[in-house]
Parts: sequence; structure tokens; C-alpha cells
Amino acid sequence: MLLVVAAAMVRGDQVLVQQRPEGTQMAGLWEFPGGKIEPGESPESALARELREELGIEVNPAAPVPLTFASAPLGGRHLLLLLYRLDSWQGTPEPHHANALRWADMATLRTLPMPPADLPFLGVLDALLGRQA
Ligand SMILES: Nc1nc2c([nH]c(=O)n2[C@@H]2O[C@H](COP(=O)(O)OP(=O)(O)OP(=O)(O)O)[C@@H](O)[C@H]2O)c(=O)[nH]1
Repeated sequence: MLLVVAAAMVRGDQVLVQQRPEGTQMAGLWEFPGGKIEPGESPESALARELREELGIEVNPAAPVPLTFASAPLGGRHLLLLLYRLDSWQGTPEPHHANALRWADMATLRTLPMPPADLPFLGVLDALLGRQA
């Protein structure tokens, strides 16, 4: 099983997404920053590590709040994708691994191509970001 943790970083009515680079699985699709949980890591510390590597920001492992999860087949394996909400971090996100970063409101998010596992997240995010507006 592929155990992946990702963050919905919230800024007002927007959320941060990053575009997967060429040469990776699902290149060009927009996803939430995050990655695989390594053996022995908690999901929260894995998320803090991934966001440091991918975006160059610092996250207190107590800051991510569980939001929802997705369970879906992925390339012959099974993906369990834990999505956390994140409201605070230190630093300004920069695309260290991604093609590009984008702050997207719900209307924009719905126009971006995303991995199939992420599509059920849209309803949850709609409710979350709607409350921020
Ligand atoms: N971070 C992230 N990964 C996602 C999302 N949705 C989704 O299907 N995934 C999948 O979950 C896996 C994430 O692991 P990863 O980011 O470490 O994978 P990778 O292939 O880029 O890294 P690798 O080179 O270490 O294998 C990928 O297969 C990715 O396509 C998402 O919203 N965020």
C-alpha cells in the first residue's frame, strides 16, 4: 500500500496546488504538496519533511489538522492519501520540485487537471473554503 500525506494549505478562500513535473507519473497534473510516509514517521512529521523539501517552508508538526482521505487504486498498487488542512507555516512556498505553484480558489481549482484520487476532495474543500470567504 502506498501511504501518502498531503496538505491543503489555506490562505483566505484559496488553497495551494503544485504542478507535477515532466518525467514523473501524472506529469502536468495539479496536486497538493506532500509525499510518501517513510517507515517510522508519523503522518504529521512526514508532512513537515515533505513541505520543507518541496516548498522550503517550516511546519510545526502540531499544526496540520486531519481533513479527509482518499482510497484509490494507483498503477497496480493501492493509494491511501491522507489530506490535512494547514493554516500556518513559516516562510514563503517556492516550487523546489514542482513545475509551478498556484494559489487557487474553488472556481479555479475545478478547472485544473488533478489526479483521479483528488477529485473527491473538491466537495470537502468547497465547504472549507466557502467558510473562509
Ligand atoms: N503529494 C501528492 N501526491 C498525490 C496526490 N494525489 C495523488 O494521486 N498522489 C500520488 O501519490 C504519490 C505521492 O508520492 P510522491 O510525491 O512521493 O511520489 P513521486 O513519484 O513524486 O516521488 P518518488 O520519486 O519518491 O516516487 C504519487 O504517486 C502521486 O501521484 C496529491 O494530491 N498530492
